[in-house]
Amino acid sequence: MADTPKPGSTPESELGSQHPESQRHDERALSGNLSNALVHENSTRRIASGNEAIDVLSRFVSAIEYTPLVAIQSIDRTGIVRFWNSMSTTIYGIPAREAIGRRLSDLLQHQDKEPEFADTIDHIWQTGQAVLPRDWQITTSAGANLWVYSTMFPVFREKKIHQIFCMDIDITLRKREEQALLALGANFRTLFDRSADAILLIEDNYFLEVNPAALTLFGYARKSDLVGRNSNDISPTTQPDGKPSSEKFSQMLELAHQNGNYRFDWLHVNASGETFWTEVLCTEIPIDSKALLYIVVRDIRERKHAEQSLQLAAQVFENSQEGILIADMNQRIVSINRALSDITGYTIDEVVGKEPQSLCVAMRDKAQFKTISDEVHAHDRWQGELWGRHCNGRGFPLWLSISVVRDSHRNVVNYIAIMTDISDRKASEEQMRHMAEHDFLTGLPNRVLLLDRLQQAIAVAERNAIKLALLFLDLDRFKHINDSFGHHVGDKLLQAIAERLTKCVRAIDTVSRLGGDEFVIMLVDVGRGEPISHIADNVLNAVSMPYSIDGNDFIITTCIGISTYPNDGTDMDTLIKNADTAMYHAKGNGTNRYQFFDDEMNRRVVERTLLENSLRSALKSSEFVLEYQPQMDMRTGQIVGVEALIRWAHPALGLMLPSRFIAVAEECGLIVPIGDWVMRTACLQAKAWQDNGHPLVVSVNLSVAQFHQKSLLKSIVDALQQAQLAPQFLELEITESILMDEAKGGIDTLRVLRNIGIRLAIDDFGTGFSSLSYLKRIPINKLKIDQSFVRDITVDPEDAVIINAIIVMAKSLNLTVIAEGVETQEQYRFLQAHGCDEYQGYYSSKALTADMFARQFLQPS
Ligand SMILES: Nc1nc2c(ncn2[C@@H]2O[C@@H]3COP(=O)(O)O[C@H]4[C@@H](O)[C@H](n5cnc6c(=O)[nH]c(N)nc65)O[C@@H]4COP(=O)(O)O[C@H]3[C@H]2O)c(=O)[nH]1
Repeated sequence: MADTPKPGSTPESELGSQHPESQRHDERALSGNLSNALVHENSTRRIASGNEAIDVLSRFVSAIEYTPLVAIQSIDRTGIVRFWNSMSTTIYGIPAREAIGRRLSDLLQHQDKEPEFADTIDHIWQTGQAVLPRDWQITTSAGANLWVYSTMFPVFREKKIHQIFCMDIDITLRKREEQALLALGANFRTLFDRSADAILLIEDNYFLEVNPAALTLFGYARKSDLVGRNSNDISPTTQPDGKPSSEKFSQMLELAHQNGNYRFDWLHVNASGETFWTEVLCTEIPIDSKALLYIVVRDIRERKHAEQSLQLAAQVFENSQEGILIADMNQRIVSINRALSDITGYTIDEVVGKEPQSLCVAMRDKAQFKTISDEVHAHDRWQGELWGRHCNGRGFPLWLSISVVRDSHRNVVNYIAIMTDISDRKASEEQMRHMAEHDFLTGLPNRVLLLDRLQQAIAVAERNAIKLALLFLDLDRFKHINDSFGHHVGDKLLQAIAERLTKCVRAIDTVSRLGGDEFVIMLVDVGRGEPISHIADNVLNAVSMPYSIDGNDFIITTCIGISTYPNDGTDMDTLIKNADTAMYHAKGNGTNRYQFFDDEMNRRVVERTLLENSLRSALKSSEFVLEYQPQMDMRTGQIVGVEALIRWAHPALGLMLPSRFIAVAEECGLIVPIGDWVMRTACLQAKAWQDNGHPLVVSVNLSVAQFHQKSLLKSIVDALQQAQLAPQFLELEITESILMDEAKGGIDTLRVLRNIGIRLAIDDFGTGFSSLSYLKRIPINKLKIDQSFVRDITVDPEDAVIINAIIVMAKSLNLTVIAEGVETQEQYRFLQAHGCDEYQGYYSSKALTADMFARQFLQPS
């Protein structure tokens, strides 16, 4: 007797299209996945995330909601209905919105078995075990009277029973047919032979008779294959609960014996050894004073599979970490799971029957809701980020995936939404973003964020015709603080400066650190507030206030270069470059100052770039030449040496003096190959003059950058060897700054040079910081008094005193003293009178080409 779906229920064929054979295989595979997922919570989270989860749930929800024949309900511990599928509505005649939230006992009465039903439910709550399925006669609150075959099982949440699910199959029709047949006294034999259900007659545990349907079900050809055998022959050794089949089957027969009949699920095995689920109805019939039993066996593989899927789906639904909402075709909430309650703060009672948008603040925005709704209906799914609101008013970011479940006619039957609170993910994304855009040391915006804000600020300024300003700061002598006090003090100083800078500007402005000791301040809309110069003054004052860090007190200053939009540039790169250029000029003029960018600077920058480019090719093109200036003995008036001075015969700009290009060559590193060339050329020239009978010492200037080259010694020795000039005919002019760089091993290098026999002179003496103690430790031969002292020697008494002091000091250290820039007879006489040994200057001669020098000073005597 087949159960016939009630009118209005989903027809078998319709469902068939949702569960074709291939899809059943899929679902079996999925059941496996889900079983694993239930064991491992993390897997559940993974499966329940994104599209895969929504697909799984769509199918399961569809299965739960629209499964044919099976009415599914769930109740909580207080007996209140929490879930009510459409088949429940169909067979009990009570819509979900009326059932959910009410007590199950108010909806369905189990006639005179009410206490027994209550005990059964109670047993599940107590033991956590499912109970054996059985028949119940039910009267509904809607007045219907029916028989159902019921399975009940618990669903757990956090290891505690959370709800009990009941799955009922309507067997009213079959009951009525049975009763009708009995009432009619139908021929039992006919019934036996024609039944679509397998029927086996049992006497003393052995099969006495079997019908054709039983042979088909168990896969035997002849009656004799089964008659005389017992249930052990068509059962596996054990049932799925682990109990031996023989023992358990005897218990079932005993129950049938006690009750008159008994219905139970049983795992059978057919002739091919394949196991399959059956539903067995065992009835005692007294025939010829013998107590025979007949069992009706029905194949319930499909139903069992559906039950297992449903059970898993229910557990996935309940235990998912993601919030799940199911709405009906009218977009009314049918159910929400625990996670969704946790996320939104709403209980299921508060939302069932309402529209889903009541849960999500963003969906209340009509325009946004329409966009999402259109998308859902066009593509059957939508996912994106929205702003949710907890029932307590707290807003939070959420990720929402919506999917449509359709029947075989493409009609919408359900909407499923999976909601994830992404506050944590957002917070960590925000933290990552913050780290990527901020300087780790000071917490200020870094270059990335500065450029981003600058780009936006330029766009706004352009639209509104307003001005911007960029202040490029570079601290004065910060390296000195780092070197002297250590990096930890340097770091704290940068933090303190960052704090002060932030206080100098408005909240809408940006203070950023580009790295090292460079900061950039972006002032927006500068036309309206304080003049930029006032802000720059404030910054200078703030930075230059004393600091006290780790017991060290010091003062530091900064130089600022300022560029403005649109005057000094209309794009980011130009504005930053020009502010940098202006800062560079400010530095060139001293410390603790600011400098606005102007076009003249730009011109100089362009000129410098051109210069640098042509410098690179000048060596190859042999554009450098050396000129020579004599150094004279003051007592004898004889020439004792010569200084080699470089000139650049630029093809376009003419002859250029070193002041135009040496600094550029030093900055771009070209001074090293240029210095090599000077050394080699000067040595060759000195040797040539020596070979002509004029053994002069040639002086060559050595830059700081050259001095710190690892290959310095080698290139000097190579130059001497190449020219075959003895070392004592080469003098190197070094500046006082080299002496100060003791940490870099400068003095060691000087000692090596001196040991080779090369002479050493300190150039521009008096302008640096050399102290007596240094001079005593360094193996130099000569002090060269800077021409700035010589210039005013006869008019400025202070210069006269300094020169005198230098000469006295040099004498006490046994050093030769030479004065440079001697132009007049007065200067010459003063120096001579005060004991200066040698001089160099226009008074004797300007620097001359080698030929002219030889003609004027090296005539054969
Ligand atoms: N007003 C005035 N000036 C006088 C007088 N006598 C000499 N001078 C100038 O004073 C400078 C002396 O050179 P310096 O102090 O070594 O100063 C040099 C030196 O520091 C640097 N320099 C020159 N040649 C080289 C070189 O081959 N290598 C390096 N690294 N630097 C060089 O360029 C600086 C400038 O060189 P120059 O322009 O040739 O200028 C030379 C010279 O022409 C005088 O009586 N009055």
